[in-house]
Amino acid sequence: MDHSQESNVFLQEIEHLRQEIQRHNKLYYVDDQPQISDAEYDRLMRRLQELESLHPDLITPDSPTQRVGAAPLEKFGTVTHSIPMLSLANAMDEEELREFDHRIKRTLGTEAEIEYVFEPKIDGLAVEVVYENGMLVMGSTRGDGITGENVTQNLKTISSIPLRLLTSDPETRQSIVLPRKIEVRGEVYMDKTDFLTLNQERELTGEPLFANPRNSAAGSLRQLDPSVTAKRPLKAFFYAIGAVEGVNFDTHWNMLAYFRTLGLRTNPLNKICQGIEQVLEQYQHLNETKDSLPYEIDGTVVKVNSRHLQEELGTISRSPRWAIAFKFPAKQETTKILDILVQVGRTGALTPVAVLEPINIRGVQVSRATLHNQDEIDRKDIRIGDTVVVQRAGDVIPEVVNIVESGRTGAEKIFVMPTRCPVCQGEVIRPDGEAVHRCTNPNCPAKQIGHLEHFVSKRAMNIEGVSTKQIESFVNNGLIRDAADFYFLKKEQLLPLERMADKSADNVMQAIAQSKHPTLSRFVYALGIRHVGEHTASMLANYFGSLDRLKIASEEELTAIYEIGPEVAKSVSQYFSDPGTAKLLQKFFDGGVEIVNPEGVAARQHLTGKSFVLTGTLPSYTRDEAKDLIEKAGGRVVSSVSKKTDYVVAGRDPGSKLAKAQQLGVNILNEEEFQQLLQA
Ligand SMILES: NC(=O)c1ccc[n+]([C@@H]2O[C@H](COP(=O)([O-])OP(=O)(O)OC[C@H]3O[C@@H](n4cnc5c(N)ncnc54)[C@H](O)[C@@H]3O)[C@@H](O)[C@H]2O)c1
Ligand SMILES: [Zn+2]
Repeated sequence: MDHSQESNVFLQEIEHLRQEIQRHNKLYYVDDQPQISDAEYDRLMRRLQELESLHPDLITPDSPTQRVGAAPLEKFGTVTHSIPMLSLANAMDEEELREFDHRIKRTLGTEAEIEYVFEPKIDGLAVEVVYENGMLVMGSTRGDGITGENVTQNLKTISSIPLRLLTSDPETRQSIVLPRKIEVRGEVYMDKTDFLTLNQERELTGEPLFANPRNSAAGSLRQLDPSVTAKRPLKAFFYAIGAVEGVNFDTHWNMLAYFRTLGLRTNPLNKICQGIEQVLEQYQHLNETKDSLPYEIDGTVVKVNSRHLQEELGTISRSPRWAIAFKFPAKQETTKILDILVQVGRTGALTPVAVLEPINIRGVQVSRATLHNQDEIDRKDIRIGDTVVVQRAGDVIPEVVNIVESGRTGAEKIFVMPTRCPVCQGEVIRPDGEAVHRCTNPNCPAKQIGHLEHFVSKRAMNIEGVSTKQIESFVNNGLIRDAADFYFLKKEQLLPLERMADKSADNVMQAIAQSKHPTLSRFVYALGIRHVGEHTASMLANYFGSLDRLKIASEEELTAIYEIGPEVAKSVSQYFSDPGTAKLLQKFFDGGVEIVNPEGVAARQHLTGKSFVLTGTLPSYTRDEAKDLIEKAGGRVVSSVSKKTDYVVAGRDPGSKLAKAQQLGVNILNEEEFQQLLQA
């Protein structure tokens, strides 16, 4: 291949990448409906950058690498930014971040540590708000960086964007020097819970769902009718400046402080760091605690603090040289659905599961993702063979977020729920008003196995090390028909089973023996009564104190208990009035199961009615242990802090819950105080 042929091949790939990126830019920035994951997009962009750096002669001014965002929509009216709103270069890993630091030192000709400001990278959309003599006169989106959309009226509906700047400090009453004109820049975003609620509402009205909080913030702000925006719970943080007249700042940090004086919200997690190592520490810390923030962040932004040095470093085509986005590993990836299977759970519910071409998300190999139910599949129009965006967030099971329409070939197959249970061939129905399909066969082995799995699980009877495979083998070999059969198993019966060595048989027998003395709440939870989760089980145990009393409780008596709804009451009373239940319970006792009252402090129930929120790591207890202690003493653990919360137990590296508690004046306990309370 001669030189011109070779560059022809490059040119073709470059052209193709540019077209693809431009198409996705429009979907993302203009339509607020991205089709591919950010990670996939970033790969396209990086490949284009790589090719262009090999062939700088092929770079054109309209290449997406040279530009920001996408052109604004005319229908909003456009605003030309007096100083362009740039994007940020990004570092994918530690090495690239260190390289950023080296580059800065090299450019500045210094070996001294650089002072940085470290900020969370809010996943929203960038806006600029102009104040003249303290009054909000104009607001716009970033657009293509040069011109943005005029969304002044929409921005005015956001309560964290003041209509007028403060003219005196509310506490000291000292007056504030107002700039004649100031263009402040920041991020408009939506809290995670508000995003979920909004999507739920849209689902009811049949509107297309937003893929993530960023798109829902962008879609909500970019409305032609500001009264629609007004109904959306948008917020803003400010972090940058455009043109300004009449004030000066020596550092970025002081500028942020000045923003607050003016009444402009800045992020409370912003930090000053001496040198890049401190930045890395902050990054690790934020990466570990980010899930507890009310809003989504997709990484961090690192900025040189000195405004003088910022100027010296300057900008390149689409980003400043003095700042970089250091992103977190992506939680969404693009892959393909190879097949859709149906799993049958403990309650007989059929769950469709996508079998995926394996992908790595945040260091974990993902090959399955839940599709929830038929409605979800229909709404997202998911078919076998589709290219899809898959998300794995926190401990949540991976799920399919949306399909990539451009990946369609026409060969995709539509999925429909089977009418027969894939496990037992029993009839499948979809009860009125429910989204799930269920197997109606009461003796469905899937239900039984699911039920037994629940029974042995850690927070139920905690029969350690008994796996699903073993349960299946016990059931298939007729050793176990119900949960009480565990207590009649003999080692000799286990030995002939496949993959059951002498040692493993011993382990199983020992684990079963050790589970014979559960607390009442564990036992009730382990029974797997419909609608009785762990928390309800512990409430029932606390209230009745013994199985004998709980057994005979009437539906009315149950309903009268605080927090027990009619559905739960009905389910509990039905369960215990079933003659089969009486037999099963007797069988447990015959097998040697004995319910014990929790010893010591716990039996006193002195924390009944008190609610606790746990945050951070405690030196001496795991989350589960702390929860157990609280519940044994009658208290309950809830997940979020409100005015009604009685105590927040805060360990090392607490999340935003601590700040919230401080704000609301909730009692905060450290480990020692927590222990004192338990023993009080
Ligand atoms: N999935 C898709 O199809 C698709 C398409 C286009 C863009 N994208 C995503 O958008 C990214 C590119 O977008 P971009 O040009 O806006 O760059 P960016 O999001 O990587 O970084 C720049 C932006 O970060 C935001 N930001 C948040 N907190 C900030 C802070 N504290 N200080 C400064 N800025 C802060 C601002 O909006 C700023 O414009 C891509 O990397 C990709 O993740 C995805
Ligand atoms: Zn079945």
